[in-house]
Amino acid sequence: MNIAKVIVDVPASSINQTFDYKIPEQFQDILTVGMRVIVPFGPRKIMGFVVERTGESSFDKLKYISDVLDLTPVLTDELLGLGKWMANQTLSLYITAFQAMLPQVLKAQYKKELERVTEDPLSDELESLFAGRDFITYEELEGSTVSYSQIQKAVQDGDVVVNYLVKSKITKKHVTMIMPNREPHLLEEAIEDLSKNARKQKELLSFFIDNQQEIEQSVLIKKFNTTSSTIKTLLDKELLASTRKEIYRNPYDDKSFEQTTALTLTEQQQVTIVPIKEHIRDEKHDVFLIHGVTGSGKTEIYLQAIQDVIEKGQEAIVLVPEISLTPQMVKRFKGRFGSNVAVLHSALSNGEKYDEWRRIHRKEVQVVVGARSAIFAPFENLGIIIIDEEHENSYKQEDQPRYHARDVAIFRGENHRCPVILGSATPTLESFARAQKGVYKLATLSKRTNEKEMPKVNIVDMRNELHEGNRSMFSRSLKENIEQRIQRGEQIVLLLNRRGYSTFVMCRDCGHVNECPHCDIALTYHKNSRQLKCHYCSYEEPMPTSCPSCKSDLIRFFGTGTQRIEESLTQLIPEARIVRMDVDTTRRKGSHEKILNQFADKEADILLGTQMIAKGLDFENVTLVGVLTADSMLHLPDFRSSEKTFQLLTQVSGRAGRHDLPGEVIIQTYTPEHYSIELASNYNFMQFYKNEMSTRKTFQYPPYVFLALITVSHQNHVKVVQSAQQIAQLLLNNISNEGTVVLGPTPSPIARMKDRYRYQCMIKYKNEPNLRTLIRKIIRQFDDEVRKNDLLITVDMQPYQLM
Ligand SMILES: Nc1ncnc2c1ncn2[C@@H]1O[C@H](COP(=O)(O)OP(=O)(O)OP(=O)(O)O)[C@@H](O)[C@H]1O
Ligand SMILES: [Zn+2]
Ligand SMILES: [Zn+2]
Repeated sequence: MNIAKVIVDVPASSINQTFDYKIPEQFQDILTVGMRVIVPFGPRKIMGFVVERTGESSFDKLKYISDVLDLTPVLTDELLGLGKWMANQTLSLYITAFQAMLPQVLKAQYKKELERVTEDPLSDELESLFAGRDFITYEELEGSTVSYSQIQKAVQDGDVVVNYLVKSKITKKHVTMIMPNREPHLLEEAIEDLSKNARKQKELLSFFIDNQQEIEQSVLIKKFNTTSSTIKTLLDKELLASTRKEIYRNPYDDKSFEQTTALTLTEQQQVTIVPIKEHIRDEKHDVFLIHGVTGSGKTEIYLQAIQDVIEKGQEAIVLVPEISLTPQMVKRFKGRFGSNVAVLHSALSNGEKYDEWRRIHRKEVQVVVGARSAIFAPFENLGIIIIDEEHENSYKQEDQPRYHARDVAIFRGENHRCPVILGSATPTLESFARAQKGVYKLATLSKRTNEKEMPKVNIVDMRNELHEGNRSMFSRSLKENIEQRIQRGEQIVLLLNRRGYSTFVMCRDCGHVNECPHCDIALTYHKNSRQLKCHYCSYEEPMPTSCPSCKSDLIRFFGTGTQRIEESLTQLIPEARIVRMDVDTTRRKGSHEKILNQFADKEADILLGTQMIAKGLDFENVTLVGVLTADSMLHLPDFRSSEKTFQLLTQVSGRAGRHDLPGEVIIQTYTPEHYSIELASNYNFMQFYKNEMSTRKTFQYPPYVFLALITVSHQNHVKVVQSAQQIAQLLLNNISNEGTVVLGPTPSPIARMKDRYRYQCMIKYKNEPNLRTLIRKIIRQFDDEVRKNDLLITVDMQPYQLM
């Protein structure tokens, strides 16, 4: 078994296979599958993952592995399998899939060092290697007689650790701990022997007579207002001892979370949790969809299910959308499970992320709460996987590997034979349809835990406002209500739904939106050519100068930012204290929390923001939620635009009246009759589901069909068009099923990005078992173009962003 099969770090489809290397003598005992190695590849040395050890190779003249980067595997067998599956599913490279599962620090270039972390004697060889030092470079090990397996054993025993030095910044933090080195009565004797002047020394020794535990040196110095040289004196006398201890950069102060205990579940919660607990107990996989209105206590169900998992000695992954990973959410998990929880999200520094990852890797925690990539947590004994707000788009990665965390969760749930829980007040059509068919198990929570009604929703027709001379972004009713709440000392959440704001064209008089006659999709305004285009079928028409429906000349695309809204709001209601939350105000680390704290402390009356504020927030004093423009998302060139609008309106409405004070919602819109707005205002998910499903059926969109999106881009327009046409033709010639449709090529909605022209082909299919193989084959034909001529082809087997 002296040959390793390695996936090397060369991101090219022609290299997407294992390469065989011989394992040098000194690595034979330590090298296992899932470790990273350095191997010669052509003239260079590059990184790779060992995916198999074997005794034979069909090649002769194998090269040797140059170095082994890990002493314990960074990818478990399960994750290696997952990586291969994911690469196949998403048509990405194995190396890309593997790297997506690891923290950034392990992908970067780094140097290594070995650190001695015990005072106990090591083996003679190790002692002479360290030669009295705490740190040695990895190169010294390589040049010594000490074998790798000796070091590996020392690492496993906890005597030595490997440190990765990223860009010369140490990735771990250490502190010196001081502890007594003698029995208390011997310390007493020592105090007697000290001279009168050694006051500090005496104080320190008496402290340790009462406290036998170790204490951080810096804390000790502060506590006794002493110096490290005083401590050193006692260390030299061997009355005290010291060790260096690694501490994790924990972004959260675990002790600051108030501990909570399980609440008595409501009847609906009880009915929901029973089968989940049974699955945990019986180690049985199934997917549960919890459809629960906002405030119905889904999170409490997660917490109590996790409790069972922890008691069984197993582990839990909880995914929450990035933007709702607010301190409020973290508090609920840390409050219940304390430091047994690791938190992973993008606002952490690379070092912090690495530390949290290592706490998982070393099984020092049983729960991870995190954004999308936390689904790859290297747990080996999973008891449950939970995806909160399962409808959120952020669970889909929009970069290779273009995976959806829901699919990964189900894959891992099957592997570990554990339940997967999807929760949402507004499930995706895909998930709800599966639940209707019995593929997922559906549970419904129709009531809030406090039995309070959902807040009443009033729809304001902005066309009327315009007709009556109000041209501002604020209806009279919204303005009056805001003023009234401010007077009462209550608070307001205002949502400016900004996404895709100026891409479609609308008549401000009648609300008319130009749509494609063949696709039931709003046309996209292309500024350069002043044309309206359908990006599904290439239909186009010139930008009209007057409304085709009512002849008004107030037809236009208009854009408004939160900053401008804030200004006009200040003019309109000068007494209002406003905090604004959008990408501009939350760029700095911690600013997100700061704004929310300000609002929670009632330093502001109004929280004005984009989509970011729609989810997860729970402020007891909020009694009014206003949506400035419910339509802005409705006409995006995306067949999911109605669904997204419904989801957003329902979520944001759920922020009002969550506690004692009753809540109210005002939705401003130019198209009050649109079913997604009307049904969201009645909280009528079922009717929305039915309407939307029938639209999807008529126009053949998911969940009735699957989609695949191929995008081609290049600086040269002609080249893009030609390549895209070739691809479309190859697809058409080779698809096996008559029902499969190839649309395009058409220009992408964003037709030119970073000086590159973009074209796309969309494939709609029900049953096309060889589609992935076919696409891979087609793309391989363009390998040369891609490598030499900078052609870019991306494939998304489950597109959510159609831009
Ligand atoms: N069994 C219970 N008894 C009393 N209060 C409960 C119970 N379960 C949950 N709660 C409380 O009800 C409130 C809403 O619960 P929770 O936040 O879990 O709902 P949710 O469905 O996750 O809401 P959202 O989707 O809006 O985030 C919380 O303040 C929670 O502490
Ligand atoms: Zn009109
Ligand atoms: Zn069209």
